[in-house]
Amino acid sequence: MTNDPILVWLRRDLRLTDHPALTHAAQQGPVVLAFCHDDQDGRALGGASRWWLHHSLAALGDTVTLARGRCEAEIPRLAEACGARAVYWNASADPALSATEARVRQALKIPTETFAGDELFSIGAVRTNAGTPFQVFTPFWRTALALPPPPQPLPRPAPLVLAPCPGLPLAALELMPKLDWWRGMAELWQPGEAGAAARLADFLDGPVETYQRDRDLPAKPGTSLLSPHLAFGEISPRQIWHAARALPPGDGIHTFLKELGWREFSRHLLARQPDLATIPLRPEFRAFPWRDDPEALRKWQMGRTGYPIIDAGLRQLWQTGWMHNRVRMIVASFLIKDLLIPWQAGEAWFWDTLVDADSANNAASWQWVAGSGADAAPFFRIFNPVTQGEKFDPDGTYVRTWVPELAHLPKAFVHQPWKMGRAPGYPPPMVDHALARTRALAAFKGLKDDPAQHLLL
Ligand SMILES: Cc1cc2nc3c(=O)[nH]c(=O)nc-3n(C[C@H](O)[C@H](O)[C@H](O)COP(=O)(O)OP(=O)(O)OC[C@H]3O[C@@H](n4cnc5c(N)ncnc54)[C@H](O)[C@@H]3O)c2cc1C
Repeated sequence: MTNDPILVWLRRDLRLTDHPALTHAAQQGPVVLAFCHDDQDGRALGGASRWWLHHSLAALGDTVTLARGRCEAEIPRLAEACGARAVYWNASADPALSATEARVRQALKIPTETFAGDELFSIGAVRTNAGTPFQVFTPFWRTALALPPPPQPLPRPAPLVLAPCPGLPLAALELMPKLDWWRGMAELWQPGEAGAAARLADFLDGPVETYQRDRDLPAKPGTSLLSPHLAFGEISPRQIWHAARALPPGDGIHTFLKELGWREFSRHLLARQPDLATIPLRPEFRAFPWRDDPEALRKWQMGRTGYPIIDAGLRQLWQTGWMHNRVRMIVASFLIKDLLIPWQAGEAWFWDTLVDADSANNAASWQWVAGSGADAAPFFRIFNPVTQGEKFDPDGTYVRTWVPELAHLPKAFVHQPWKMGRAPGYPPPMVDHALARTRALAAFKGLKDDPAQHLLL
């Protein structure tokens, strides 16, 4: 038995509870917990994610030793500096992160061990009878639910003996934006494991009961708001799963767990298709007649399209780093189908501005809305921004919250202010939805003649 520590390399799993690599290391003696900030470790983080990461690392405080630079240089350097005898980590589902992990393993001269802990069902375990990956969510989830249930979460290791290791101060990672556009985010979020646990407890204490009914209403606090905590691994899906399953069963819990299933599905897709954020899974979409229109893209990004539900969503995103799922679908459909701007441009904007930016969920969801992805049903659906607003924000509360220029409008006009004449300070619609819809359908029809119909999975 040696007293040399094991270095536990934190990835997108910034937590101490239900952390298999940490638990196994702590059972054997002292541990050094290390995090390396490397812009080339997978896709470089967007601005909102960098803000989140800064605060998530701050929440870990002195527990974690920080480094900055290429992981394959920094992790071996730290391991040597602290006299580590092995390096453990939880393996990432994202192939871009796994590639870094392979390089680190190769650079290390001491043993390494990896663990699984960030999915409910291990990647590759959910397969068709023919052993192939699923391309459609419903059978994927049905098959997953027939597997042995996800293991119970591991408790936080006790005792946890941390060995000293020299690292950088948090400020040296330079994650915080230079301008203070993050104030709205700071009001809404508490990054870190404690914030994640509090969100889960709040959600399971009330909103989950009506989740089935309220999850589509953006003005209501009807969803869990766990997504950024999951994106940074401050809470594991297994913790959420078992906490929810411990409650009396109901529609709310059933639907909520199914949403976690979509997270799993996206991760399984990304593991199969590392280029999910850029390459359409349906090859015929490569020939789609996209428009190059930077000015229209800018109006959309700034929430100045003239369609209230769209502008409300994009402003909610800008101010809080988060957008309600229903509205994400509506704004994505508008960019892709009304403006004919490539879905990759929207994906990139979300990547930069979402605190929950997630390489699997973001790419898979954008492809789903575009109709170019897996399970793209209903195929090439075009959302009407007015009727969607009227249906899911019936009294206009959501629009009034995020678009103050429309706060005084009566309910009958809040989703179509142009019918009242112009609302001061608010733009007219940038496109006529009916015309845009016809144009999009014509563009889509042109694709259908293409014989290549198989998914790139
Ligand atoms: C265009 C578009 C882009 C998106 N980009 C992201 C992204 O970058 N990161 C991200 O986490 N989610 C993304 N989503 C999925 C979804 O909008 C968010 O997960 C959800 O709004 C987060 O809020 P919540 O935690 O309150 O969700 P809840 O409704 O409470 O759901 C619980 C958890 O289930 C998962 N989940 C819920 N819906 C989905 C879904 N449709 N696909 C995959 N997982 C889901 C999330 O991890 C979420 O935290 C995107 C959706 C669309 C339409």
